[in-house]
Amino acid sequence: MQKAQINGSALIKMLLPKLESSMYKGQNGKILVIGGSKEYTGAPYYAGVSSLKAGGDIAHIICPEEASIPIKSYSPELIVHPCLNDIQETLKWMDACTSVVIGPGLGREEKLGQTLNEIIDKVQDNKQLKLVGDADFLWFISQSSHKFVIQEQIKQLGKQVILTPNIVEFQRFMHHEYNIKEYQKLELEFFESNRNTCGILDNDEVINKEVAQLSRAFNNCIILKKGVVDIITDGVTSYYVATEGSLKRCGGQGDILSGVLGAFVNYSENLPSDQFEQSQKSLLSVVAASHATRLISYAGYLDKTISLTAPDIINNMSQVTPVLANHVFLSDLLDSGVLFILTKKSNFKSQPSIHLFNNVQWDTAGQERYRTITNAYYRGADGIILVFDLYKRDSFNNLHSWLKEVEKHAKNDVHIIIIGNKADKEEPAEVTEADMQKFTADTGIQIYTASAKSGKNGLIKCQRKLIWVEQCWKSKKNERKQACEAKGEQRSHY
Ligand SMILES: NC(=O)C1=CN([C@@H]2O[C@H](COP(=O)(O)OP(=O)(O)OC[C@H]3O[C@@H](n4cnc5c(N)ncnc54)[C@H](O)[C@@H]3O)[C@@H](O)[C@H]2O)[C@@H](O)CC1
Ligand SMILES: Nc1ncnc2c1ncn2[C@@H]1O[C@H](COP(=O)(O)OP(=O)(O)OP(=O)(O)O)[C@@H](O)[C@H]1O
Repeated sequence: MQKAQINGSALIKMLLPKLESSMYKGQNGKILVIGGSKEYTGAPYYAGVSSLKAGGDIAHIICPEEASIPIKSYSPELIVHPCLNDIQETLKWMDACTSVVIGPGLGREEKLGQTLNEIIDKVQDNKQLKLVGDADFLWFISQSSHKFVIQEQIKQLGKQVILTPNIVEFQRFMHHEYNIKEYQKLELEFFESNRNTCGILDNDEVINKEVAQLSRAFNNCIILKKGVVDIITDGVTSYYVATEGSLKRCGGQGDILSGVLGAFVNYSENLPSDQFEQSQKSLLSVVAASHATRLISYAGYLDKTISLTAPDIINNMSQVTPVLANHVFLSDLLDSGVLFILTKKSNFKSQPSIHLFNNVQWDTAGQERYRTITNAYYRGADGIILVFDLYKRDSFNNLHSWLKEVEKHAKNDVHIIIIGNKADKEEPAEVTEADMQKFTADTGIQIYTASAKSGKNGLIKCQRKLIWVEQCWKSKKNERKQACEAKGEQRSHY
């Protein structure tokens, strides 16, 4: 059955901080990741770097001595403290941070139980601090000899805590026989009926019932149960996120999510109070993190398919996260949905933020490679921007092939803008005004020229670019309408 939906991308837009010149380092979050062990050094690294790429300003890692050198060597961005065995030092760094992610790669050594007790106590002292608990931290809560003490501590913290179990970790909290296969079948059915949406979930919905119960058992702490569908609940209100994610289930995707969460929980107060109840803000920042992570993973998957690894997703984030914000901005102009932008690889190098769709190529016969990839994008698109190079005749000729694809796969009412790039160059272009006029006469579609490099016609600065696109969009629509009316054609959409 279809559920009441929310616009996940609009949520991200409201949540992400608006950057201003007056900002200082740390204002958008100082995230502390506690994790890592001799075996697992990747997990805390993935979480820390993801928190930065999701907008956080500073990421600290607290790990044991033996994990610190590898983690430091992965990235100079992370401030690594090899002090997990020194609780006073650990607590000191907690004071310096705005959120804590605990568990990635932590390991399960019994002696860590005591350390965890002290860390959680410290969170209790600072009501502003959010604790994101993942991986081995969940094991300590559900399986270790310290579990009863830790469970009581979690209850004290209530909504300050966000736990992110995958299905195996979730099942460890159950006191009865739990059939993972059966549960996943139900989740898949739900996913099929609600694919690519986020929305509100009943507390007694079969896939949610026990998740909401677990949250209530922990005094309404927030639970994000990861899976085919992500379920986010505080035991009172529940949401689902059925955004398409990566089909390649490579290790580290949970660590990435916990890092994104570590950043996003700091933004919850950015949600406007006239639209959101205070009690919902934390929960919705978790919904946004889940939606964002799945979108980012999906973009990575489209790029790498079976070869996808966690670093591919992380590396993609700096292209996709700003695009998410732009998506939303543009989708406001389009009323709803996500805007997908199609562009040729080389044309928009200086515009990574608008460069989501970057690996489509046409061979010399005008045949599109990676057809299945593009089809997935077309289906979700409310708007499509086609970019060609004014100095490459072939790229202009290919517009007809693009348009055929758009006609075949995209929605009937999709908006289209065509941009001739590199308008900053002085020398005569290969594609002339006359060529473009003829194209417009044939297709009814106006071509705009601009430059991603120089910013000519406002294409370089994000905000100006978007305003520029908005103007084109509006005029474009009018022109299509006029062209149709001139030919005596009537359409429901233009
Ligand atoms: N490069 C790294 O350093 C990485 C370290 N990691 C760390 O590795 C440690 C152990 O994590 P594990 O996730 O292996 O923990 P577990 O020991 O809880 O293992 C879970 C097992 O369940 C299986 N499983 C997961 N989803 C399933 C499903 N839907 N149906 C059936 N089986 C399923 C997995 O294949 C895995 O073997 C954690 O500390 C974690 O943070 C991971 O995060 C992956 C990357
Ligand atoms: N079947 C699926 N389809 C799409 N996305 C999924 C699927 N399962 C999980 N995800 C997404 O992948 C991310 C990580 O979830 P996953 O279950 O892989 O975590 P994990 O097992 O804890 O990961 P890790 O390998 O880091 O320990 C979440 O954002 C989740 O929404």
